[in-house]
Amino acid sequence: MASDLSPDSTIYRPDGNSRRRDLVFVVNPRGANGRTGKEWKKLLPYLRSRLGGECNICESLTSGPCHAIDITREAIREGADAVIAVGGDGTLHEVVNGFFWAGKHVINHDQKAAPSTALGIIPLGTGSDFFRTLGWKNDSHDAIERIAKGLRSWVDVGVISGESGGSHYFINVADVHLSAKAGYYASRYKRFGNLCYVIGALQAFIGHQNQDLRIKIDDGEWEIYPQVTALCIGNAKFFGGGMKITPNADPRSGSFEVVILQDFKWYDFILNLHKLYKGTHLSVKNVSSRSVRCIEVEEIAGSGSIHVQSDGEHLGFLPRKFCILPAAIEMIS
Ligand SMILES: Nc1ncnc2c1ncn2[C@@H]1O[C@H](COP(=O)(O)OP(=O)(O)OP(=O)(O)O)[C@@H](O)[C@H]1O
Repeated sequence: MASDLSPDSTIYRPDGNSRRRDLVFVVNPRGANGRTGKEWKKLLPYLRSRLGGECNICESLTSGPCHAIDITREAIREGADAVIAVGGDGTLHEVVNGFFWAGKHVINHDQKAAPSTALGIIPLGTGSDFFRTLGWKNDSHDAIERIAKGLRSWVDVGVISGESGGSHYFINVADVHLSAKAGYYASRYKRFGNLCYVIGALQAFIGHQNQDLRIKIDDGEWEIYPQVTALCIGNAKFFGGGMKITPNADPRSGSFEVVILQDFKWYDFILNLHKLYKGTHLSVKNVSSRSVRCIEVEEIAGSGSIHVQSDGEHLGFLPRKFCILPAAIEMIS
Protein backbone atom coordinates (compact mmCIF):
# COMPACT_ATOMS: atom_id res chain seq x y z
CA MET A 1 0.00 0.00 0.00
CA ALA A 2 1.29 3.47 -0.87
CA SER A 3 2.74 5.28 2.11
CA ASP A 4 4.36 8.63 2.56
CA LEU A 5 5.75 7.72 5.98
CA SER A 6 8.88 6.15 7.31
CA PRO A 7 8.31 2.48 8.15
CA ASP A 8 10.10 2.53 11.48
CA SER A 9 7.25 2.70 13.95
CA THR A 10 4.91 -0.15 14.80
CA ILE A 11 1.82 -0.76 16.86
CA TYR A 12 1.26 -3.90 18.90
CA ARG A 13 -1.94 -5.73 18.09
CA PRO A 14 -3.83 -7.91 20.56
CA ASP A 15 -3.36 -10.96 18.31
CA GLY A 16 0.39 -10.71 18.85
CA ASN A 17 1.26 -9.33 15.38
CA SER A 18 2.94 -5.97 15.48
CA ARG A 19 2.84 -3.82 12.38
CA ARG A 20 1.86 -0.42 11.14
CA ARG A 21 -1.82 0.00 10.32
CA ASP A 22 -2.71 0.92 6.73
CA LEU A 23 -5.37 3.63 6.78
CA VAL A 24 -7.01 4.75 3.54
CA PHE A 25 -8.70 8.16 3.70
CA VAL A 26 -11.34 8.53 0.96
CA VAL A 27 -11.85 12.26 0.56
CA ASN A 28 -14.60 13.93 -1.46
CA PRO A 29 -12.95 17.30 -2.24
CA ARG A 30 -16.29 18.62 -3.55
CA GLY A 31 -18.29 17.77 -0.42
CA ALA A 32 -20.14 20.60 1.33
CA ASN A 33 -19.60 22.84 -1.72
CA GLY A 34 -15.85 22.35 -1.67
CA ARG A 35 -15.48 22.99 2.07
CA THR A 36 -14.47 19.34 2.59
CA GLY A 37 -11.46 19.73 0.26
CA LYS A 38 -10.32 22.94 1.94
CA GLU A 39 -10.75 21.58 5.49
CA TRP A 40 -8.99 18.35 4.53
CA LYS A 41 -5.93 20.28 3.31
CA LYS A 42 -5.73 22.04 6.67
CA LEU A 43 -6.34 18.82 8.59
CA LEU A 44 -3.78 16.62 6.81
CA PRO A 45 -0.62 17.98 8.52
CA TYR A 46 -2.24 17.41 11.94
CA LEU A 47 -3.42 13.94 10.89
CA ARG A 48 0.12 13.05 9.79
CA SER A 49 1.65 14.27 13.02
CA ARG A 50 -0.97 12.50 15.16
CA LEU A 51 -1.16 9.16 13.32
CA GLY A 52 1.94 9.07 11.12
CA GLY A 53 4.10 7.49 13.83
CA GLU A 54 2.04 4.35 13.95
CA CYS A 55 0.09 4.17 10.70
CA ASN A 56 0.62 4.32 6.96
CA ILE A 57 -1.62 7.09 5.70
CA CYS A 58 -2.97 6.79 2.20
CA GLU A 59 -4.95 9.75 0.88
CA SER A 60 -7.31 9.12 -2.01
CA LEU A 61 -9.35 11.98 -3.48
CA THR A 62 -12.52 11.08 -5.34
CA SER A 63 -12.83 12.28 -8.92
CA GLY A 64 -16.63 12.08 -9.11
CA PRO A 65 -19.76 10.22 -7.99
CA CYS A 66 -19.25 6.50 -7.18
CA HIS A 67 -15.45 6.73 -7.27
CA ALA A 68 -15.37 6.21 -3.47
CA ILE A 69 -16.96 2.77 -4.02
CA ASP A 70 -14.10 1.62 -6.25
CA ILE A 71 -11.41 3.10 -4.00
CA THR A 72 -12.89 1.27 -1.00
CA ARG A 73 -13.10 -2.10 -2.79
CA GLU A 74 -9.52 -1.79 -3.92
CA ALA A 75 -8.33 -0.80 -0.43
CA ILE A 76 -10.08 -3.79 1.16
CA ARG A 77 -8.66 -6.19 -1.43
CA GLU A 78 -5.20 -4.76 -0.73
CA GLY A 79 -5.67 -5.45 2.97
CA ALA A 80 -6.23 -1.95 4.44
CA ASP A 81 -6.89 -1.93 8.19
CA ALA A 82 -9.46 0.80 7.78
CA VAL A 83 -11.13 2.86 5.09
CA ILE A 84 -12.11 6.27 6.39
CA ALA A 85 -14.85 8.28 4.67
CA VAL A 86 -13.94 11.99 4.71
CA GLY A 87 -16.95 14.05 3.70
CA GLY A 88 -20.68 13.83 4.25
CA ASP A 89 -23.30 11.10 4.32
CA GLY A 90 -23.05 10.65 0.55
CA THR A 91 -19.36 9.78 0.77
CA LEU A 92 -20.00 7.50 3.75
CA HIS A 93 -22.78 5.83 1.74
CA GLU A 94 -20.42 5.14 -1.16
CA VAL A 95 -17.68 3.82 1.12
CA VAL A 96 -20.21 1.47 2.78
CA ASN A 97 -21.24 0.22 -0.68
CA GLY A 98 -17.56 -0.41 -1.40
CA PHE A 99 -17.51 -3.01 1.39
CA PHE A 100 -19.71 -5.21 -0.82
CA TRP A 101 -19.57 -6.57 -4.34
CA ALA A 102 -22.06 -8.82 -6.17
CA GLY A 103 -24.07 -9.32 -2.98
CA LYS A 104 -21.08 -10.38 -0.84
CA HIS A 105 -18.46 -8.79 1.41
CA VAL A 106 -15.33 -7.73 -0.41
CA ILE A 107 -12.40 -9.62 1.08
CA ASN A 108 -8.68 -9.20 1.33
CA HIS A 109 -6.70 -10.96 -1.44
CA ASP A 110 -4.74 -12.96 1.11
CA GLN A 111 -7.46 -13.71 3.56
CA LYS A 112 -10.55 -15.63 2.56
CA ALA A 113 -12.00 -15.54 6.08
CA ALA A 114 -14.21 -12.88 7.69
CA PRO A 115 -13.71 -9.25 6.62
CA SER A 116 -11.09 -7.40 8.63
CA THR A 117 -11.13 -3.88 7.19
CA ALA A 118 -12.89 -1.39 9.47
CA LEU A 119 -14.97 1.62 8.45
CA GLY A 120 -14.05 5.05 9.83
CA ILE A 121 -15.55 8.52 9.46
CA ILE A 122 -14.26 12.07 9.51
CA PRO A 123 -17.42 14.19 9.24
CA LEU A 124 -16.81 17.09 6.86
CA GLY A 125 -20.04 17.20 4.81
CA THR A 126 -23.20 19.29 4.70
CA GLY A 127 -25.38 17.11 6.89
CA SER A 128 -23.32 14.33 8.52
CA ASP A 129 -26.54 12.76 9.83
CA PHE A 130 -25.14 9.30 10.63
CA PHE A 131 -22.64 10.88 12.99
CA ARG A 132 -25.48 12.37 15.08
CA THR A 133 -26.90 8.94 15.94
CA LEU A 134 -23.56 7.82 17.31
CA GLY A 135 -23.69 10.80 19.66
CA TRP A 136 -20.18 11.87 18.69
CA LYS A 137 -19.07 15.48 18.46
CA ASN A 138 -19.17 16.69 14.86
CA ASP A 139 -15.48 17.47 15.07
CA SER A 140 -12.67 16.16 12.87
CA HIS A 141 -10.03 16.26 15.65
CA ASP A 142 -12.29 14.11 17.82
CA ALA A 143 -12.70 11.70 14.91
CA ILE A 144 -8.90 11.49 14.52
CA GLU A 145 -8.56 10.59 18.22
CA ARG A 146 -10.98 7.71 17.69
CA ILE A 147 -8.96 6.53 14.69
CA ALA A 148 -5.77 6.76 16.79
CA LYS A 149 -7.31 4.53 19.47
CA GLY A 150 -8.54 2.13 16.77
CA LEU A 151 -11.31 0.55 18.86
CA ARG A 152 -13.88 -1.26 16.74
CA SER A 153 -17.51 -2.30 17.08
CA TRP A 154 -19.93 -4.01 14.69
CA VAL A 155 -22.73 -2.07 13.04
CA ASP A 156 -25.71 -3.25 11.00
CA VAL A 157 -26.16 -2.29 7.36
CA GLY A 158 -29.35 -2.22 5.27
CA VAL A 159 -29.51 -3.92 1.89
CA ILE A 160 -31.99 -2.85 -0.78
CA SER A 161 -32.99 -5.02 -3.68
CA GLY A 162 -35.26 -4.11 -6.55
CA GLU A 163 -36.60 -5.39 -9.82
CA SER A 164 -33.19 -5.12 -11.48
CA GLY A 165 -31.80 -7.72 -9.06
CA GLY A 166 -28.70 -5.77 -7.93
CA SER A 167 -28.11 -4.98 -4.25
CA HIS A 168 -27.56 -1.54 -2.81
CA TYR A 169 -26.47 -0.85 0.78
CA PHE A 170 -27.23 1.88 3.30
CA ILE A 171 -26.08 2.64 6.82
CA ASN A 172 -28.29 5.54 7.85
CA VAL A 173 -31.90 5.94 6.64
CA ALA A 174 -33.68 4.80 3.47
CA ASP A 175 -36.98 6.47 2.64
CA VAL A 176 -39.85 6.44 0.22
CA HIS A 177 -42.12 9.03 -1.40
CA LEU A 178 -42.30 12.67 -0.17
CA SER A 179 -39.07 12.76 1.86
CA ALA A 180 -37.21 10.92 -0.92
CA LYS A 181 -38.57 13.40 -3.46
CA ALA A 182 -37.49 16.27 -1.17
CA GLY A 183 -34.00 14.76 -0.93
CA TYR A 184 -33.86 14.43 -4.70
CA TYR A 185 -34.58 18.15 -5.08
CA ALA A 186 -32.40 19.15 -2.10
CA SER A 187 -29.34 17.67 -3.81
CA ARG A 188 -29.67 20.41 -6.45
CA TYR A 189 -29.37 23.13 -3.80
CA LYS A 190 -26.37 21.89 -1.76
CA ARG A 191 -24.72 25.27 -2.38
CA PHE A 192 -27.14 26.72 0.19
CA GLY A 193 -25.88 24.38 2.95
CA ASN A 194 -28.50 22.95 5.32
CA LEU A 195 -31.12 25.28 3.77
CA CYS A 196 -31.11 22.91 0.76
CA TYR A 197 -33.33 20.50 2.72
CA VAL A 198 -35.99 23.21 3.29
CA ILE A 199 -35.92 24.27 -0.36
CA GLY A 200 -36.08 20.61 -1.44
CA ALA A 201 -39.08 19.95 0.83
CA LEU A 202 -40.97 22.99 -0.50
CA GLN A 203 -40.38 21.92 -4.09
CA ALA A 204 -41.41 18.32 -3.32
CA PHE A 205 -44.73 19.51 -1.88
CA ILE A 206 -45.70 21.16 -5.15
CA GLY A 207 -48.04 18.68 -6.84
CA HIS A 208 -47.45 16.04 -4.17
CA GLN A 209 -50.10 13.34 -3.69
CA ASN A 210 -50.19 10.79 -0.88
CA GLN A 211 -50.32 7.23 -2.24
CA ASP A 212 -51.75 3.87 -1.18
CA LEU A 213 -48.87 1.42 -0.76
CA ARG A 214 -48.72 -2.35 -0.41
CA ILE A 215 -46.31 -3.41 2.35
CA LYS A 216 -45.01 -6.77 3.52
CA ILE A 217 -43.13 -6.92 6.82
CA ASP A 218 -40.77 -9.74 7.90
CA ASP A 219 -42.25 -12.19 5.35
CA GLY A 220 -45.78 -11.70 6.74
CA GLU A 221 -48.90 -11.00 4.66
CA TRP A 222 -49.12 -8.08 2.21
CA GLU A 223 -51.06 -5.19 3.81
CA ILE A 224 -52.40 -2.00 2.28
CA TYR A 225 -51.35 1.28 3.91
CA PRO A 226 -53.64 4.03 2.59
CA GLN A 227 -52.48 7.53 1.72
CA VAL A 228 -48.82 7.18 2.66
CA THR A 229 -46.97 10.49 2.70
CA ALA A 230 -43.53 9.11 3.57
CA LEU A 231 -42.11 5.80 4.77
CA CYS A 232 -38.72 5.89 6.49
CA ILE A 233 -36.55 2.88 7.25
CA GLY A 234 -33.99 3.77 9.90
CA ASN A 235 -30.83 1.89 10.66
CA ALA A 236 -29.91 5.16 12.41
CA LYS A 237 -32.01 8.06 13.70
CA PHE A 238 -31.45 11.21 11.62
CA PHE A 239 -31.89 12.37 8.04
CA GLY A 240 -32.38 15.61 6.12
CA GLY A 241 -29.76 17.55 8.07
CA GLY A 242 -30.80 16.75 11.64
CA MET A 243 -34.41 15.54 11.53
CA LYS A 244 -34.77 12.73 14.11
CA ILE A 245 -37.13 10.75 11.89
CA THR A 246 -36.60 7.23 13.30
CA PRO A 247 -35.85 8.11 16.93
CA ASN A 248 -35.64 4.52 18.22
CA ALA A 249 -33.34 3.21 15.50
CA ASP A 250 -30.00 1.83 16.63
CA PRO A 251 -27.38 0.56 14.15
CA ARG A 252 -26.35 -2.11 16.65
CA SER A 253 -29.83 -3.53 17.31
CA GLY A 254 -30.15 -6.03 14.44
CA SER A 255 -33.37 -4.38 13.22
CA PHE A 256 -34.70 -1.24 11.52
CA GLU A 257 -37.17 1.21 12.93
CA VAL A 258 -39.80 1.92 10.26
CA VAL A 259 -41.82 5.13 10.63
CA ILE A 260 -44.80 5.69 8.35
CA LEU A 261 -46.51 9.07 7.92
CA GLN A 262 -50.00 8.81 6.40
CA ASP A 263 -52.42 11.39 5.09
CA PHE A 264 -50.16 14.33 5.97
CA LYS A 265 -50.99 17.71 4.44
CA TRP A 266 -48.40 20.44 4.01
CA TYR A 267 -49.65 22.20 7.14
CA ASP A 268 -49.23 19.01 9.22
CA PHE A 269 -45.51 19.27 8.50
CA ILE A 270 -45.42 22.93 9.56
CA LEU A 271 -47.38 22.14 12.75
CA ASN A 272 -45.21 19.14 13.64
CA LEU A 273 -41.83 20.26 12.32
CA HIS A 274 -40.37 20.84 15.78
CA LYS A 275 -41.50 17.33 16.80
CA LEU A 276 -39.87 15.80 13.72
CA TYR A 277 -36.58 17.47 14.62
CA LYS A 278 -36.82 16.44 18.27
CA GLY A 279 -37.98 12.90 17.48
CA THR A 280 -41.19 13.29 19.47
CA HIS A 281 -43.52 12.82 16.47
CA LEU A 282 -44.40 9.16 17.06
CA SER A 283 -47.45 10.14 19.13
CA VAL A 284 -48.80 12.43 16.39
CA LYS A 285 -51.99 11.30 14.60
CA ASN A 286 -51.30 9.26 11.43
CA VAL A 287 -47.71 8.44 12.43
CA SER A 288 -46.86 4.80 13.15
CA SER A 289 -43.62 3.09 14.04
CA ARG A 290 -42.42 -0.49 14.30
CA SER A 291 -39.29 -2.55 14.49
CA VAL A 292 -38.66 -4.73 11.42
CA ARG A 293 -35.93 -6.91 9.90
CA CYS A 294 -37.26 -6.83 6.37
CA ILE A 295 -39.85 -4.71 4.55
CA GLU A 296 -41.10 -4.87 0.98
CA VAL A 297 -42.89 -1.84 -0.46
CA GLU A 298 -44.90 -1.60 -3.69
CA GLU A 299 -47.16 1.08 -5.05
CA ILE A 300 -50.72 0.19 -5.97
CA ALA A 301 -51.34 2.79 -8.69
CA GLY A 302 -48.40 1.52 -10.77
CA SER A 303 -47.18 4.98 -11.79
CA GLY A 304 -43.51 4.03 -11.38
CA SER A 305 -42.87 7.47 -9.95
CA ILE A 306 -42.66 6.93 -6.17
CA HIS A 307 -39.16 8.05 -5.21
CA VAL A 308 -36.77 5.98 -3.11
CA GLN A 309 -33.57 7.28 -1.55
CA SER A 310 -30.97 5.74 0.68
CA ASP A 311 -28.67 7.77 2.93
CA GLY A 312 -29.87 10.91 1.13
CA GLU A 313 -28.92 9.58 -2.33
CA HIS A 314 -31.59 9.14 -5.00
CA LEU A 315 -31.98 5.42 -5.73
CA GLY A 316 -34.87 5.26 -8.17
CA PHE A 317 -38.49 4.25 -7.70
CA LEU A 318 -40.66 1.57 -6.04
CA PRO A 319 -40.91 -1.42 -5.76
CA ARG A 320 -38.05 -2.19 -3.36
CA LYS A 321 -37.22 -4.65 -0.59
CA PHE A 322 -35.17 -3.48 2.43
CA CYS A 323 -33.48 -6.00 4.76
CA ILE A 324 -31.15 -5.65 7.70
CA LEU A 325 -27.71 -7.27 7.66
CA PRO A 326 -26.90 -7.52 11.37
CA ALA A 327 -23.31 -6.74 12.41
CA ALA A 328 -22.22 -6.40 8.78
CA ILE A 329 -19.31 -3.96 9.13
CA GLU A 330 -16.80 -3.25 11.88
CA MET A 331 -16.58 0.42 12.61
CA ILE A 332 -13.88 2.45 14.30
CA SER A 333 -15.67 3.65 17.39
N1 LIG B 1 -14.93 14.73 -7.03
C1 LIG B 1 -16.26 14.80 -6.97
N2 LIG B 1 -16.92 15.72 -7.72
C2 LIG B 1 -18.26 15.84 -7.66
N3 LIG B 1 -19.06 15.06 -6.87
C3 LIG B 1 -18.45 14.13 -6.11
C4 LIG B 1 -17.04 13.96 -6.12
N4 LIG B 1 -16.73 12.96 -5.26
C5 LIG B 1 -17.90 12.54 -4.74
N5 LIG B 1 -18.94 13.22 -5.25
C6 LIG B 1 -20.38 13.10 -4.94
O1 LIG B 1 -20.73 14.07 -3.97
C7 LIG B 1 -21.85 13.58 -3.22
C8 LIG B 1 -22.01 14.30 -1.90
O2 LIG B 1 -20.87 14.18 -1.14
P1 LIG B 1 -20.83 14.29 0.46
O3 LIG B 1 -21.86 13.46 1.06
O4 LIG B 1 -19.44 14.02 0.86
O5 LIG B 1 -21.07 15.81 0.75
P2 LIG B 1 -22.38 16.61 1.11
O6 LIG B 1 -23.42 16.31 0.11
O7 LIG B 1 -21.96 18.00 1.28
O8 LIG B 1 -22.80 16.05 2.54
P3 LIG B 1 -24.13 15.32 3.07
O9 LIG B 1 -24.34 14.09 2.19
O10 LIG B 1 -23.80 14.96 4.48
O11 LIG B 1 -25.26 16.28 2.96
C9 LIG B 1 -21.56 12.11 -3.09
O12 LIG B 1 -22.75 11.38 -3.10
C10 LIG B 1 -20.69 11.76 -4.30
O13 LIG B 1 -21.37 10.97 -5.24
